[in-house]
Amino acid sequence: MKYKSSYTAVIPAAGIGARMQAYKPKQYLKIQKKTLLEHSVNAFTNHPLIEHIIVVVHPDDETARTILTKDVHIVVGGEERCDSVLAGVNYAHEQLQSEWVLVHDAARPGINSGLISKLIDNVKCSTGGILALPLVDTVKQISPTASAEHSNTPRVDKTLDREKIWSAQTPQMFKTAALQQALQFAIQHSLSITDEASAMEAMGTEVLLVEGHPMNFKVTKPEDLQLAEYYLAQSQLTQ
Ligand SMILES: Nc1ccn([C@@H]2O[C@H](COP(=O)(O)OP(=O)(O)OP(=O)(O)O)[C@@H](O)[C@H]2O)c(=O)n1
Ligand SMILES: C[C@](O)(CO)[C@H](O)COP(=O)(O)O
Repeated sequence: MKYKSSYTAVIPAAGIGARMQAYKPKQYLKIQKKTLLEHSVNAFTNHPLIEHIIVVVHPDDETARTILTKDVHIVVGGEERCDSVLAGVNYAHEQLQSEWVLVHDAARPGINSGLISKLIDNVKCSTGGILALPLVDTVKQISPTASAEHSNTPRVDKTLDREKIWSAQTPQMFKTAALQQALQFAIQHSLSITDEASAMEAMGTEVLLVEGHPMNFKVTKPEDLQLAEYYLAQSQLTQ
């Protein structure tokens, strides 16, 4: 297949935001007068290397088309995040012939041009990679069995070596065709994959870790909105 373009952003935005407990899916909650989805999309629109943006939406979504510009491609997603990402990746491969995809959660509005460039620069000569953060806390693995006297409270099995553990962020950048194959394989074999890297790891592909930033956290629970507002205000001060 002849590739026409290099870098396409795929933004999964088809979730329902159950943990946010809001009156609408969290990607449509606003900080500084713009939805989380718009903040995420704008970071890619403003990046000179990103040629296409695909936003993956819920089948019942009637909002995306009204708030996004016409040049953003809108695709319908699926039940699980990996189904939604695969729908976007299929479009990037078949309709846009894009060589690379950068998959980024709509729910991470703290992404910016600098972080996107850092990921592309570090990954473009490899099989792919992701933004991620080394952990700062001591990390506990919980025991599979409950405490005899405190059965409702989890207990420690062991302390893990945190030097060996990073927490995954997005964007996650891979060759479009390779990610398509990996996601198809994972879905067909019911593998438990919570990000694109896990699908690539299952194929035995090397995945690079590029240090991200705490401001690029995933808005998940109600209290996260205030933190996202804070980071956004901070980033505007330094622009
Ligand atoms: N079937 C799904 C599920 C999730 N997502 C997207 O994947 C990103 C990360 O997922 P998460 O934070 O878990 O979002 P939700 O699934 O919406 O949240 P929750 O798990 O609390 O319901 C979000 O931008 C979400 O919209 C998606 O496109 N399709
Ligand atoms: C892709 C991701 O944001 C990386 O941290 C995360 O795995 C998504 O997980 P969720 O289960 O959809 O919240």
